Amino acid sequence: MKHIARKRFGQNFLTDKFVLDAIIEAINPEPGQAMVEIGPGLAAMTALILKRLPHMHVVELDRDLVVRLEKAFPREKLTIHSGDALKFDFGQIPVPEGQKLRVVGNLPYNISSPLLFHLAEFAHLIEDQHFMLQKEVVERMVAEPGSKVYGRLSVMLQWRYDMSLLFIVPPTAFDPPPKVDSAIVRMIPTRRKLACDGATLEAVVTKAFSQRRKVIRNCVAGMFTEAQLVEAGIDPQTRPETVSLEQYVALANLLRPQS
Ligand SMILES: C[S@@+](CC[C@H](N)C(=O)[O-])C[C@H]1O[C@@H](n2cnc3c(N)ncnc32)[C@H](O)[C@@H]1O
Repeated sequence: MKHIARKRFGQNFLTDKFVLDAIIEAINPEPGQAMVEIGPGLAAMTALILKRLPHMHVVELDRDLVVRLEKAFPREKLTIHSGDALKFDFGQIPVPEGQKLRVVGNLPYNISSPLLFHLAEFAHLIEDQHFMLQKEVVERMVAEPGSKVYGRLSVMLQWRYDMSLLFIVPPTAFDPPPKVDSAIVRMIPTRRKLACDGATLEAVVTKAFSQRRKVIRNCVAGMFTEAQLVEAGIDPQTRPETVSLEQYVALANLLRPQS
């Protein structure tokens, strides 16, 4: 029986074979690697990955899809975690000695930001992440200072990951087609992470970008003096979207120095 796509679960199923092949080429799964897919849906990507790997894990919220997956794949090939990826403990997935987990998914767009922040808690256990997301979200993730779309998401994710937009995918690649373009992003936890307290950085960046049109001195008034901005290498008259990750980290370290 045909599965009716559920809007509330962000279900847009990938059907374009060319796009699917391009994604699998980009991920390049190799035997022996530990892989988890978030939201396998009707298993379009899963089936292709399992041509290259003897086994993988998936996390799926829709119980009807879980039943389909159980029927379609033997347990030796697919371990199905039925539940919400936003609450899933990615640390529970066994990984071979000396390796880290690879994470992939055509993500439900309605939960993409909270899911990225949830996964960030497990960044130390993760080798890399390849996701299909709304193109506009990926553009915000990889944006550089000075760009109109550079903001909280850019700073917080660039602090943790090296990221690149690999390619854009049109709505016609899906059934049903979404209203927006999508893009594939590669995220690799950075090995040169700047030392700083994450919660403090988040508080600073949230305040800085709360009024994008104002100059940084006014945005962070009450949190930092003008002299502290200068100490962090920031022109108090500049706008929050021109301040670099390194400068936001310097500000966070003024509030909560790292030993
Ligand atoms: C955009 S569809 C992608 C389906 C499939 N991977 C594909 O490419 O055709 C998103 C998938 O994520 C599942 N999903 C939605 N919310 C979820 C959540 N919180 N945790 C885990 N899976 C979720 C949906 O049921 C659906 O299967």
